[in-house]
Amino acid sequence: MPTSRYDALIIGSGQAGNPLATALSKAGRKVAVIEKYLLGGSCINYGCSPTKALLASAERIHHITTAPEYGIKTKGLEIDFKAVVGRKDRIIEEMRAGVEKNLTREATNITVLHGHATFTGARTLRVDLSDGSAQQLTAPLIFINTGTRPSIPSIEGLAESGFLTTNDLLDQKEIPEHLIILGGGYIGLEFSQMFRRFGSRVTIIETSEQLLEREDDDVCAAMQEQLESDGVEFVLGAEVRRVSRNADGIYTLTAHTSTGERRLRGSHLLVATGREPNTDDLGLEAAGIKIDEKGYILVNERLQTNVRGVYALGDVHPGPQFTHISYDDYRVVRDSILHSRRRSAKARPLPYVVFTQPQLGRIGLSEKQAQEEKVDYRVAVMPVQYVGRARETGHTTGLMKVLVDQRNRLLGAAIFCEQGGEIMSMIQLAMAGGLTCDDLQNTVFAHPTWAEALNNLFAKLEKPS
Ligand SMILES: Cc1cc2nc3c(=O)[nH]c(=O)nc-3n(C[C@H](O)[C@H](O)[C@H](O)COP(=O)(O)OP(=O)(O)OC[C@H]3O[C@@H](n4cnc5c(N)ncnc54)[C@H](O)[C@@H]3O)c2cc1C
Ligand SMILES: NC(=O)c1ccc[n+]([C@@H]2O[C@H](COP(=O)([O-])OP(=O)(O)OC[C@H]3O[C@@H](n4cnc5c(N)ncnc54)[C@H](O)[C@@H]3O)[C@@H](O)[C@H]2O)c1
Repeated sequence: MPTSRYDALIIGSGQAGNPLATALSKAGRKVAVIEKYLLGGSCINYGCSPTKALLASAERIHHITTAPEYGIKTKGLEIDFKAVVGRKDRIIEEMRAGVEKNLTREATNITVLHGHATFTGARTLRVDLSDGSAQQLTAPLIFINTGTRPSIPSIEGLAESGFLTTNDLLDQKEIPEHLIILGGGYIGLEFSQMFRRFGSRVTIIETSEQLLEREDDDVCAAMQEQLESDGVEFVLGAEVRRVSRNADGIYTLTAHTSTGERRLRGSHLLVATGREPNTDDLGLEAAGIKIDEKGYILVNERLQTNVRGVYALGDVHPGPQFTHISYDDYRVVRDSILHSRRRSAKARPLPYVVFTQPQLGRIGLSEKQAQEEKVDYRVAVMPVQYVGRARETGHTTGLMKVLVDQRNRLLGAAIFCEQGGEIMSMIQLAMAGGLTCDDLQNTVFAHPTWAEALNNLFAKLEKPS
């Protein structure tokens, strides 16, 4: 098999690989991007964008069903689910076309190969192309950006019964009658509210005693309360031991809980119990690349693997799995390779948002983390109903919680309110700029904005009890 030579090979068209290909190509490097499925990876095709597009339709339904509270009478509501899915498809097709344009028509030095890449040595890849042919490629730099896939728990009868992953549910043609969701993490929560608002009965089964285990108890309780008021049912602290499906397609899940065995029936089953890395079929052994016990690729703060010239970016290395983190991995590698600038992937802020309504925006330390790390902190919690904007717009559910240190510097925040992600981002900027809570308390924000809440939020700063 002939070998094609490049300056850099990028495996996976993910959130780091795509901008990296463009940057390297603009710097005159000859690059090949190898993608086995869809350009744009999971975020665009079956992750962030499709879920947020569907959530926007679900939120629109909520606006209509709550319209009478605002003095507006509506005459019935009909969901054209095909059109809902069609809208989502159009959005992601446009996004994917944008990625394709950047990688092909706009770039002269990039070759896109549609196929599966495997290492055959430390500097060589074999690509099994989708047309059935194969190629051998070599380069001094190889970037692995192969992402993750759903991790499926080993439960008696689960594989035989069949189940949905988020990829399947995003392309569902009909609204499930009763959707059971295994896992109360980010995916479970976002999909639960989405399908509840589309009209499904929704039950979340979660092994932990609380949702979003890493978050503070009061924040999780507020999230659960909100979703329960939407009509989502929860079975927490439950271990599903058996799954079966009858001839009519109805699932029965047998779960062990602290109050005894429970049987739950539903028409559809979504498994959202976390992710596992796409590394098992990469031939990493041929290159001698080290992985951890879960298969994630081990990297240093500059995202270098133990093999010289080979980097791993995005969800495929251990750490938080978010698009903005994968994108920042691109910056780390770009600066190191193209600008000889040191940039660390370890010491960076970690903002994230759960896109339920209201949103949960998080940055910095939670109270739980502050206690674990024995940080001397003060905390302020303000129910959202105290905020003028909340009352005016009718979005009074939620809370704002911030932690500050003894010098009034901001340590972290959990903002659970309408546009919570945007308010959290303001706090993130304040943290980055070294502002104290006094600065925010004394800043003149326009009235009546959500941001104005930052004037009052710190009034009740207290030492933890
Ligand atoms: C339902 C859902 C919702 C999400 N929502 C959000 C959100 O709101 N905000 C957020 O920040 N994050 C969200 N995420 C997480 C986010 O999608 C990922 O963190 C992000 O896409 C980073 O991915 P990546 O760059 O590591 O690679 P990916 O985007 O996963 O791309 C990896 C690519 O590699 C390809 N590939 C794998 N193996 C090979 C191989 N051997 N050869 C060739 N190609 C290969 C795959 O086909 C894939 O296209 C969500 C995830 C899911 C599943
Ligand atoms: N808004 C966002 O930023 C967003 C949205 C969706 C996904 N994501 C990313 O995707 C990743 C994957 O999301 P996820 O929700 O699948 O994972 P997750 O790790 O966030 O949550 C998985 C949940 O499933 C539970 N669980 C595990 N095994 C179980 C079992 N057998 N039965 C019942 N519950 C079980 C876990 O306790 C956990 O609460 C996240 O880590 C996140 O980084 C981000």
